[in-house]
Amino acid sequence: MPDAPMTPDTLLSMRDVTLAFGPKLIQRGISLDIRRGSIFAVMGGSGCGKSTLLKSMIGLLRPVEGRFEVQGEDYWAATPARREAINHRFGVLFQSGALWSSMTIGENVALPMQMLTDLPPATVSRMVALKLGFVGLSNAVDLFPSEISGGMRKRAGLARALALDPDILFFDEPSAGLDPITSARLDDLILNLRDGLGATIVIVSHELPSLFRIADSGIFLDARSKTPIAHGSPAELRDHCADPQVHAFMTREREEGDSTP
Ligand SMILES: Nc1ncnc2c1ncn2[C@@H]1O[C@H](COP(=O)(O)OP(=O)(O)OP(=O)(O)O)[C@@H](O)[C@H]1O
Repeated sequence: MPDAPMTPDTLLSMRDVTLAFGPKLIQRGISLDIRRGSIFAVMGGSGCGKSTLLKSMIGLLRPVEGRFEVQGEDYWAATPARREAINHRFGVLFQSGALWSSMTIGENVALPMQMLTDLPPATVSRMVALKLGFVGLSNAVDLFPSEISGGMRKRAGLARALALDPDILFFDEPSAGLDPITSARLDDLILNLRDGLGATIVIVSHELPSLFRIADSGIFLDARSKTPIAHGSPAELRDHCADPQVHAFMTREREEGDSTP
């Protein structure tokens, strides 16, 4: 897969990417293709570099080697202004939801539109209502983050990530700290984004039930060798990957009582 030519359906791709912080190598030999309108999972044990890979996909970390392309365009060969334009296609939901505590939920969602567009205030208000409606938080527009639950904060973070109508969304551990029902609800929203809006989604997650349910493809990073050791959907990795480490990771939750088929 890694050396196959990019197809017109490929939205994000990496070829032989090496990621490092100064002298500290995190991962090398990363090659991947993310299809438009799919959900791509970044998997692997703690500290293997999942968040670092995500960081490099949103342009916050430049690979020390290799090529990163967005819709066939070499991201790091582009001018800073062009990269900025590409970044506007990205929506990011951080672990905590990362909301401003001194602003209401509505103000939080409005912020990217106020900062990055010239939309008139009435349009911003309408867009805020639309985004909050999409995540089921229409009634929370005037509440502060401290007044709503963790699951609602995640959804508010998602509404803010959707503010600029991104076509590529990045989620770092979206269900961390959520109970299974709230987490399943977030999965429904993520599936709606793919199926209803045609969004392309990259997700870092440890939550196997969620990964099996939503992800179409993915990559498994190994901390020891500092390389990807498997490519495929979570279910493919669970059922067909010969690597014992991958197999153990992907069947872990099942043995603990998960009923995912
Ligand atoms: N800014 C940084 N400078 C130096 N090292 C870093 C930096 N950020 C992360 N690291 C290191 O990079 C390695 C990978 O971290 P990363 O957070 O990407 O892993 P992860 O797979 O997302 O982990 P987890 O599942 O525990 O969240 C770790 O050893 C981490 O300490």
